[in-house]
Amino acid sequence: MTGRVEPSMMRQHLRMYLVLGSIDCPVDPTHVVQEALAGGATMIQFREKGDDALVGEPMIHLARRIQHQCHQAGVPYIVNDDVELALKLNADGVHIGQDDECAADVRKRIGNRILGVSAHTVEEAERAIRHGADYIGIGPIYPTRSKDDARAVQGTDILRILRDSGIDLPMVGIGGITAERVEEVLCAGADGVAVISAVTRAESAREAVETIAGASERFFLRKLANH
Ligand SMILES: Cc1ncc(COP(=O)(O)OP(=O)(O)O)c(N)n1
Ligand SMILES: Cc1nc(C(=O)O)sc1CCOP(=O)(O)O
Ligand SMILES: [Mg+2]
Repeated sequence: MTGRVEPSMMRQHLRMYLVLGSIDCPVDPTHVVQEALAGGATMIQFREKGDDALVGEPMIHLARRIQHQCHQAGVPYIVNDDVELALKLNADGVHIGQDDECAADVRKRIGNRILGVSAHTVEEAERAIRHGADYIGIGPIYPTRSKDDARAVQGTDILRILRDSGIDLPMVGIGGITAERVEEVLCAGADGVAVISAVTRAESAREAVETIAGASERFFLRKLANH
């Protein structure tokens, strides 16, 4: 990557952002990824977390396989939390939260790679911007069963509050998002949706992604037509 990702390109990457690790998937995660990419996933985050999560070589092996799939599809590959791993693999970016390494330090370490930061308030979002975030992840928008230590449900109001306060950084909603909820999340100001279970636990990950991406596409086409 020669320079920082442009905000307009970042917004495209956030449209249908799949987050996953082995514990989220009832079948081989690489199968879920293959299907999701075929269905039109626009970015993928490797989030290997939880009691039964892979560690050591098996974790690195899975991380590399998913990275290879993303590379073949031309879709950015983001590593959650583990900056060392992201640098070792030469991933396209890192996502960190408020309890992880300081965003400003991560920005220095990763150069122009994509930096995503979780934010729950206007103050956290403003700090993430100062520290060099390329996008912010906002949640949980709805109740989620995929993150044990999730904060209180925020609803879509938080997205509106952030936009009304002047925050223009690319922004993705996360937490309990399903195809039926995509329009509400985008309408409130998000550029896209980040999902785990709606895709990883679907009977067909490909169809789930197609449905979510289709809802998003329709929303943005309507928005364009109304301008
Ligand atoms: C896109 C996106 N948004 C938010 C998060 C959550 O990050 P964090 O608060 O650090 O929690 P963990 O995912 O590390 O448990 C995310 N991963 N991705
Ligand atoms: C990884 C993650 N972060 C969240 C946050 O609120 O920051 S909620 C969440 C889990 C999202 O999974 P699902 O789509 O299955 O609800
Ligand atoms: Mg984290």
